[in-house]
Amino acid sequence: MSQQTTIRKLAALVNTPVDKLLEQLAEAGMPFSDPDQVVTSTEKVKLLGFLRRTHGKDEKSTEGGSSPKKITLNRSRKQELTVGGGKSRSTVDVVVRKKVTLVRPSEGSGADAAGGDNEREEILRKLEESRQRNIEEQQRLAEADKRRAEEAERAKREAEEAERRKVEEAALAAAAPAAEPEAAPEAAPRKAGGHGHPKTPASREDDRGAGGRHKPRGGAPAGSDDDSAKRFAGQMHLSASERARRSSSARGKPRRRQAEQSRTGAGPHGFSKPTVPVVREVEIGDTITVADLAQKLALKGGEVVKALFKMGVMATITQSIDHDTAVLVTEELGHKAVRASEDSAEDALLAHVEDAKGEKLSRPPVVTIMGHVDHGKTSLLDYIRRTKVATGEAGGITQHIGAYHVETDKGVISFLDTPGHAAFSSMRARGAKLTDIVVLVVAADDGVKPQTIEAIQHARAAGVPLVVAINKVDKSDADPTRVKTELMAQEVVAEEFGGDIQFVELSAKTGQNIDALLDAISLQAEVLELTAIVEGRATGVVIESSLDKGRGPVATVLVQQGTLEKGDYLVCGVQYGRVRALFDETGSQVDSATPSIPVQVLGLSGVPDAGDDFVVVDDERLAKEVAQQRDAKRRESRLVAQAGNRMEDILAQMGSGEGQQTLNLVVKADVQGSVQALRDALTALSTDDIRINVIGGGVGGITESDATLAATSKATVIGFNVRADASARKVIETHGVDLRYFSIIYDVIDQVKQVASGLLGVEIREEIIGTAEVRDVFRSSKFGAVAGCMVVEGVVKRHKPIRVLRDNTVIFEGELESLRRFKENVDEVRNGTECGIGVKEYNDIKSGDQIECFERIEVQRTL
Ligand SMILES: Nc1nc2c(ncn2[C@@H]2O[C@H](COP(=O)(O)OP(=O)(O)OP(=O)(O)O)[C@@H](O)[C@H]2O)c(=O)[nH]1
Repeated sequence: MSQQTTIRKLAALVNTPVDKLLEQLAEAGMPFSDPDQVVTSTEKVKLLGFLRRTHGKDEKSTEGGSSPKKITLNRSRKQELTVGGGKSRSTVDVVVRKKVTLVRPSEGSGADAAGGDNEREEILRKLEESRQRNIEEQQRLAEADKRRAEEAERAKREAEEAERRKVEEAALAAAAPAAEPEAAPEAAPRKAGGHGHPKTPASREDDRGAGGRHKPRGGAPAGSDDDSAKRFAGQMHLSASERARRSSSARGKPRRRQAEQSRTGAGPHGFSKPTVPVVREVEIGDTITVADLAQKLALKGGEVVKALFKMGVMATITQSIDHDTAVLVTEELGHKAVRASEDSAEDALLAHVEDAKGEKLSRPPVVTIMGHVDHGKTSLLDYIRRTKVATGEAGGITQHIGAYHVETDKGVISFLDTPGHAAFSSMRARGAKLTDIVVLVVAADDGVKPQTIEAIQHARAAGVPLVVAINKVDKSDADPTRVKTELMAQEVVAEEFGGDIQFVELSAKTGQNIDALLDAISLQAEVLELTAIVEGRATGVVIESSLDKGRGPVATVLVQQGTLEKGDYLVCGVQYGRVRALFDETGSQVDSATPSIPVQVLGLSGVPDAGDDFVVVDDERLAKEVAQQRDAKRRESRLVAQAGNRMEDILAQMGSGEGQQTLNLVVKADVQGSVQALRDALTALSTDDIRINVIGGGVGGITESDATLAATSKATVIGFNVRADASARKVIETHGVDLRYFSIIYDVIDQVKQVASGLLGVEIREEIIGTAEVRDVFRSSKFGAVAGCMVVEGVVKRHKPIRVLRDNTVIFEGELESLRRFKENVDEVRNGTECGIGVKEYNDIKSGDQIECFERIEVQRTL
């Protein structure tokens, strides 16, 4: 790679044997011993001067330093060129001869040049010759490269063509085994046309031999447009005449082609070394794992890791890197990066969904019940379900599937069956998106409470109208008017007070006025004029999901548009599948579900998340593609996020001494909705001091794998309505894993707060327990300065630390040496009492100073 001229190179350039050049250099006063030593330009000029002188042509001032004449020597540079990709990647040394710039002697240089400096002329001539030789050599090499590339290309085309022809012939043979070859010139190509006709072992054998052994049949269809179009499929750049030419040459001169192939060695299976580096164009999305990028670049993962490392990015093969880093490293590796046409499958899906056009018909309202704890949400939902859901089959019991629908005289109403609670705010916020109407339950005996207000805010934010249910009116201390007044303060104004909100006074216990509530909901729905397209492919949202031991993944979905039918293919979040069966809330099988009707779906590839959209698509392929693409994306973002967390941890620890502590949790629950709600609520408890990190979890019982995860990461396991199995219990016992069972969300939050408080440890706080004012100062031979003080606040105690303040500024911190009252040593002196205070190792105390006595106490930190 050296760009410097060695003696050997110089000798080659000036066409002089190395020995002779060494000799000449020695004579010129530059003794070199090694032909690989570097000759500097000054030395070259010196040599030139010497040569001239020895030939009687003295050169003035060459060695004087003003050097009016310059000679630029030709330089050759060796470069490493990386060719090929993947395993065939290799490095080739290429000698690049740099363009020679000969600086001719200027006109003004006069006599010397004009004097016919033969020697110099000779050197220049030789240099020129050498340059010419180099140029020619380079041209020759370039031409050879070009020829090789063309031959490789031609061989490739011919091999493809031969293969195609083989398939055609195989098809021909299959179609007309008894016929003469000439008898089916039309039929054969059509049969073979592009459908991946299965190859017989014989045809495969033929394919292998296509490079040299294959001879086209004389009777093969010639000249037909159809045929030529197929054979040159994918070669759109060829003109009709080119196709004809190639077509005839392909058939007419098989022998020459054979000969040519064997000569170049570039048959379909011959190796032709790429002559230029392959620049790959890779599509990169928001994130990509190092492994995926390496695969796209046809490189080994390690090479990409190395390149990243050189750029200062530490990443392992499995780690994800962001778009910008990926682009940089791709370019660094000599390839081209393009923005991935994100969500190509997703786009196809969108186009698919947008297709749905049809008549909009009126649809039932979807209702969510919200309200403060214990105000009767569950009781109300239960009462309506119990009394209004048509049980279908005799003896059928209603199931909790996350939603149900009731049929009233005024129409159908669907209820989302998610109990409302602060911890469910994430679900509720999502619920509100699905929801057309919110029924706000307020207990008549309790009135408006914080979560009542929160529910109002949620409904407002989602632009969903309210119907207020004043519950528990059966109770003696019920006061509906108070509720109405309190709600007015929240701008929820009843019709009777001039507002537009319907209020129903009811009892979820006795069922009083429940019908009136259903009427009010129907009326509100009428006002909203809710419509949806009923015909066509269904779309909607997942309300609830779980993994059923016998039935596999089960998702309750709410259809929003179209009709969901048994046998439909659907994408559901990152899952996909074909609807194997549909069940309603009574557990009966149904064939379809129309807008606003909740239904349980069986047949998905996995458990989707509550809140995921679902879309029915035409075919399984698209469903699978979209689901997989989404899954990959989700995984990648998760990996990036995880990497970020690790960094944050490190940074936090570096920055703030002890650093932010982490409480790891594994959260398992019976339904996906609870997992999500818990995850959100618990993570939200994080503060600057502690990070609540839900490291794992999901739907179902606590397994051995959950327990092991918890053990290795010192996590607390939260089991919400689920229990640990025997093997998990064993791991939990062995490793002393902290396992806690819950059935009320609120308790989980409370306990996690406690656990976190424990983890936060204690904080040392200072508490001032008393202050004394210095009135006078006495000198004692035993104690030094003793301050005559009056305790003005609290109590001053011996053995406690003190501070001396002057003008409210601390001037000394130390200990009490003596505390006396009337020459008596005392342990403490209270407010309003005089005393003498001796401060250890401090004698500068003055009248007017303050002595502050304090103690250090340990306080349990809380969130
Ligand atoms: N007397 C009377 N009691 C009721 C009525 N509705 C509910 N309750 C009682 O109130 C208590 C709480 O009712 P829930 O339905 O569990 O209340 P919730 O709002 O769902 O409570 P969380 O699920 O904890 O948020 C229960 O003991 C019910 O029996 C009612 O109309 N009258």
